[in-house]
Order: sequence, then structure tokens, then C-alpha cells
Amino acid sequence: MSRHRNVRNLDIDDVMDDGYDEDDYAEEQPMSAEDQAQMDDATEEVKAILAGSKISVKEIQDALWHYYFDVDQTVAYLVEELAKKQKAATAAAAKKNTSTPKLSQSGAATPTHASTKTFSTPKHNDASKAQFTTPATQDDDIVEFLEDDEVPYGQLRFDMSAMNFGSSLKPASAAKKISGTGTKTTSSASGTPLLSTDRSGMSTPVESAPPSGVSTPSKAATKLGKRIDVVTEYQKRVAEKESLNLVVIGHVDAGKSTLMGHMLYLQGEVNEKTIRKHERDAQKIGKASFAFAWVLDETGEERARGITMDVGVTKFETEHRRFTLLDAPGHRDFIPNMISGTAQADVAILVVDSTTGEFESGFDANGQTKEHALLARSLGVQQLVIAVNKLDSVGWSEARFLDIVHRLEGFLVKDASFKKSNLIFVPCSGFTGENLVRRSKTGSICNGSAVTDAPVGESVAKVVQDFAWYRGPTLIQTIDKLDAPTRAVEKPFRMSVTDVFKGAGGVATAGRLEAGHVQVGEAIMVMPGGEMAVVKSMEMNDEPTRWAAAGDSVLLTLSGIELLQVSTGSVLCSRDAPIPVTTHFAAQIVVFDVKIPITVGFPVIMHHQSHNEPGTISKLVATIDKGTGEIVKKSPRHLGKNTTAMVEIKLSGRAIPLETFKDSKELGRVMLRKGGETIAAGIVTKILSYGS
Ligand SMILES: Nc1nc2c(ncn2[C@@H]2O[C@H](COP(=O)(O)OP(=O)(O)OP(=O)(O)O)[C@@H](O)[C@H]2O)c(=O)[nH]1
Repeated sequence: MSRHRNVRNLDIDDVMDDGYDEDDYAEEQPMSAEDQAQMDDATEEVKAILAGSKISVKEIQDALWHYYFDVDQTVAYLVEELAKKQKAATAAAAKKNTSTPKLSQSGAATPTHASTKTFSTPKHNDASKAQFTTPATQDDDIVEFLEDDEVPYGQLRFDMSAMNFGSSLKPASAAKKISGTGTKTTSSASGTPLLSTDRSGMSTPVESAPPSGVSTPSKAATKLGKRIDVVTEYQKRVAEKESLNLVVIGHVDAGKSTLMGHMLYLQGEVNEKTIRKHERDAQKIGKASFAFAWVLDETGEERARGITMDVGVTKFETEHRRFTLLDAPGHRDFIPNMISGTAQADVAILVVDSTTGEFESGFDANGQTKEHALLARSLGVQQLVIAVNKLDSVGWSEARFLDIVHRLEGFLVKDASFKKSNLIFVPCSGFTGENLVRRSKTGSICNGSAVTDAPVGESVAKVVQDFAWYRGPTLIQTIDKLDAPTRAVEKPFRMSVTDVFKGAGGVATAGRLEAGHVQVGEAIMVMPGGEMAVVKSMEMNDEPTRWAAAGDSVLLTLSGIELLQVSTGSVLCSRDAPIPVTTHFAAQIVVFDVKIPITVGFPVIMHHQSHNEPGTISKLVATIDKGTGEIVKKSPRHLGKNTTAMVEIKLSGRAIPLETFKDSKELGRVMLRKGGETIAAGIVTKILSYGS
């Protein structure tokens, strides 16, 4: 029999069947000195990881013995057992009181493992049947509970300016980016109090009962594995180089994927061989001009159709910044994916096609240039780089460039509420590579383009001459200067899940940390279901890592949870301060260019991060003056174009994890769409019902 069989399946009958009898227990012998030393070290490690859980040392050591002192396997096993017990306790509590489901503290904390006895039976050394005896006095040696510090919510401010959805940008100093004093280094995430359920909508810290429908885990069980001082590590990391999430948006076929693929190639992130292969393969299906786009458009369908459908994600670095690049689809059919990608972004590149007639069709009412810009702004993007692309197709015309700048700037400042100083226009060609990373010089082409059928047969000298009017920075120099926003590193942990799949040894969940931090070995909660899981392993930019903080895009492998219990749109959160789930909330919205005025009962599709749920505008509370924030009219009968208003929204399906904008700038924004068009964007001001 393998000694590594799953200890969960052990029971006393099995043990007896395996040839042991009760006399074996009497023959227990002490461990060798070497085993004892290993056991002591491993026990201390597991105790540190599971600090706060009421697991006896005996249970730990029994599991360690079975797993050959493998700490990770032992922790994963024990946490899974804890989660099971909590689940059972929750179900029992729900039976008793279905109106306010809570996780039982005692359920989480009382080790009542059915096979505890079995653990102490001889399994580690089958040959000799030598035993070690866990000292009886340690049975009640419960792993100590760690106290954490609390972060006050009072510092948060609600921004009443209708379109001023974003937080202000802060200078690139690591210390300044973290809210609070920065002197506390322990996990405030797990110590942050629950949000008040009071009906004011202004969430305040309370120590008491959670909102109905929000499961609260036992305090003891929430302190799993805070071993790394993440805040300090985070400060060190940003002091070295800022990390930003950059989304590339724009009308279909504006050249987004080509531009980014070519830039990655010129930056050395993609090698010549790969581009050559893309070129050959693209040529075979008559799409040679898409070779660079294939760096980011990876699926067969995207390549065959020549359009981006899902958000392509990759990473690259400039001199002063680390970027996670999100290549959003431009086609209107994939706006939900574009919203999901942009919701994860800090900054954006809006790509516009300068070709005669093409800029115009992207910019008109049916084009995606305006819609994407409005969505990006409404989703919190403040800094926008506008790549005026395909300038090769208009002979590098300065007049055309200036005309586009003029038209776009007016719209972006007046209608989309971008600050003029946060807009940077860069003329370029994604195809030839001009002005992406460098400029052409007489005698040497800038791009080293691998694509043989360049769209313009012009000489380098001609490009240099025609484009001599531009003296500004290249695209890469421009994005290298973008500021990272202040990250909510010390707030409760939140991660929006953008992808879920069965990973090696657990449920793999991809997404971005919106707030707080997380580390391997930590127990977390999955909302809306309230299931618990433990972070078994973590990857960032394809590299294994032990921790991640707000702003990081990561892949977390979770144990103690089933694949079906997590989905795209789920939010992984701190177990002490779980995110509310709701179907009814108040929001302050800005109405876009609607054809039909919005009335009570107006059906909408509400987009929130990667969720989109049907619902209705259930109440028109008041219209608001965009400038002053004052009420213009109470209970209006309808809302027209450009109106700012307070409304209530009811979802007709499942409850989703949602926060007020005051509590989370990232998770407190919603987009409303109808008939394939975005009709409004808003910020959540109050959760009106908790649970489903
Ligand atoms: N002349 C010229 N053509 C370009 C340039 N950039 C891209 N193209 C072409 O424009 C077409 C669309 O390019 P993509 O990169 O797929 O455009 P996209 O914006 O990513 O498309 P979606 O993601 O599907 O919206 C391809 O045929 C490209 O070769 C450019 O700078 N100059």
C-alpha cells in the first residue's frame, strides 16, 4: 500500500484491513532523532501558516507524518478539512436560522476530524511499523490566534462630480501610493471591519453582524498564512519599478493588435523567428498583413476572421515601468469583453485609424472610438494616449494628424471628461513600426519590420522627409512616463475573476487584485457563494510568486473548492471583510447618447467587471447638476441624453458581488447597455439589499 494515499480516505477499518491490529499501537516507538528534528521544523512551519486555526499540534503532526513532512501537502489537507467543517457548520446554522446565514465560529475552529485517530496509526514507516507517539499534552495545544491592525474607513471620500469617477493620480513614490500611515506592516486586510448595513449607504466600520446574505467566517479561521509582510515587499517592488495595467482600445481594425504586436517585437519581447512564422502562416491564409497582430490574436478563429475577440494579455517592460498589456477587441459584438479588459486597466492607448474615411467611420455615432473612450473614462481610466495610427496611409500628413487631434480632443475633454493634460497624441504606423520605439533615420529604417509586403512602397528617405515635422516622443517613451494610480494595498483583499479553469492541483483563477493583498497559504472567500478556499500557489507574468498586491494581475490556484463554485465574475475576497452581494442598489449615472429616454422599468444589461446581468432601472430618484452635485429635480419622469441622475437598479437574475464607489473605486462602477449600445455609466452609491 502506498504511504501517500490520501489521508482523507483513511479510516480505522482500512487500517485494520491493511494488516494492523490494535496491538500495533502498543508497540509505538519514538521517532529517530532525524525524523524528530524534521517533524519539529515542519510543525513550526505549519503552525505559522495555520496561525489562528484551532488545529491541534497532534493533528498537524499526524498529517505531516503521512505526508512525509511535506508542509504544502499538509497545509492543503488541513485547510480543506477546515473548509469542509465550516461548510457543514454553515449548513447546520442555515438550517437553524435561514434568514442570516453565517459561518459558525465553532464549526471552523473545533477540530473534530473523524480520522484523527487514524492519523496516529502507524503509516509512515510500513516496513518496520515503527511509531512515534504524539505527546498527549499537545492535543490541546491550539495554534495561537494572531491579532491584526485595523484600517479606518474614515479616510475615504465620495466624489459627487458626475464624471469624476477616478481617483486622482499620485506621484510615483512608493510610500505615497499606499493609503494610511504606512507604518503598519501586518495584514490590515484581514483586520478591516465589516461594512455597516445601515440604510444611509455610507458604509461605516462596525464590529457587529454582517449584511444579510454575507457569510462571515470565524475570526480564528481567517488568519491563515500571513507569513510575508506584503506591504513592505510591495513598497520595495514599486520603488524599483512601477507596474501598470495598460489596455489598448479603439474601433474595429484601427490597428490595435498590429501596433502592439510590432511594438513588442521592436522591444525584443517577441523574437524574429516567431514573427517570421506568423508571417508565413498568415500568408498561407491570405492575411499576410496580420503577422504582427497574431502576436496577440492567438486563437484560430481570431486569426481566420482577422479580428480580436477576447482580451489578449501579455507583459512587457519599458525603462521605468512594468506593463501588463490588455489588447481589447474593437468589434461592437465583443464590447462586454472590452469592458471586462478595461475594468482591469489603469491607463489606455486609444488607437485611431488616420486613413481618409476610416477615422470618420470610427468616430461617428456607430463607431467604437467614442464608445470605447467613454467606457474607458467611466471605468476609471484617467490617462489616455491616443495613437494616431496608419499615418503611412496618409503620407505622414501633419495636417491630417492635427485635424484628428482637434476633433478628438474636443470630444474627449467635453463629452468624456478627460483632463486635457492627461491626453497625449502620438502619430505612428503600427505596420511599418514608425515612431513606436524609434524613428526612421536616413539610411536606416526604424522598424526592422519582418513583414515583407509593407503597405507603402516608399523609401526610408521619403518617410524621414515627410514625417520630419514631428519632434515629439515615440509611443514607448510616452507610455514610459505614465503614472501608476494609488493602489488600495491596505484595504481588504478583493480580486475579480476573469477566467477559471481546472489547474494542476486545484482551481486556477485569473484576475486582477482590485484591493489588498494575498499570499500563498492564505485562506480566502469566494463570492457570491461564500465558499472558502486556500491559495495553494500563485503566478504573476507566468512566474511563480508567493504574494500579490492591489493592481497585480495574477493566476491563483485554489484548493478546498470545486471548479463549479468559482466563475468568471466571482470576487475572491478577505474572509474578515467579504464583499457584499446584491440585486438592488442605488447608483449615480450619466446618460450617454440615448435614442429613447430612460423611464422607470427601463430594461438594461448591467456590466460590472466581468459580470453582465439583466435588470431594470427600478426608480428615478432625482436628476443632478453635473457641476455642483445638487439635486435639480426629484422623481423625474424620464432621463434624456447627457443627464446626470440618481437611480435605483434591480437585477432580475442572480445576486452579484458589488461595492459602493466610496468603498472601492474599482468595484463600485457599473455600465448600462441596451440593444448593443452603452446607454449610461454609473457609480454605486448604496447597496439596497444584501444577498439574493
Ligand atoms: N497601412 C497600414 N495598415 C495597418 C496599420 N496597422 C494595421 N494595419 C492593418 O489594419 C488591419 C487591421 O489590423 P489589426 O491590428 O487586426 O486591427 P485591430 O484594431 O487589432 O482589430 P480588432 O482588434 O479586430 O478591432 C490589418 O490588415 C493590418 O495590417 C498601419 O499602421 N498602416
